Amino acid sequence: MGMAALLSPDEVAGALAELDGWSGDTREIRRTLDAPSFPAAIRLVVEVAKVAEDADHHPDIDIRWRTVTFALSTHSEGGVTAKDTALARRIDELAEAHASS
Ligand SMILES: C[C@H](O)[C@H](O)[C@H]1CNC2=NC(N)=NC(=O)C2=N1
Repeated sequence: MGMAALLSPDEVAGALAELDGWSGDTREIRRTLDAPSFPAAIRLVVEVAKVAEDADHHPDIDIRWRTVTFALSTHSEGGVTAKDTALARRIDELAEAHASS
C-alpha cells in the first residue's frame, strides 16, 4: 500500500478542469507542450526532472524535437493521486517560465 489514495473519477475531472492543457482519466493525466526550440524543450525537461526527484515522484516523458508530453500517474497505486495533480501544477509553472504552450 502506498501513501497516496487514488482519486475518484469526479476528483480527476475536477482537477482537470483547473489544469490548463491537461487531459486524461483516473489512470493517467497528460499534457503536451511545444517549447520554442529543442534546447528549450530539454531545459524544461531538466527543470521538471529536478522537481520530480525532489518529490520522489517521476513523470513519464516523451520528447519529440521541441514537443514534450508529460504523463503522470502514481505507479504504486495504479492510477492518479494528489501527487500527480500537484506535479502537474509544478510542470505548468515551469512551462510558463519556459514560454511553452
Ligand atoms: C521508492 C520510491 O518512492 C518509488 O519507487 C517512487 C518513485 N517515483 C515514482 N513515480 C511515480 N510516478 N509513481 C510511483 O509510484 C513512484 N514511486
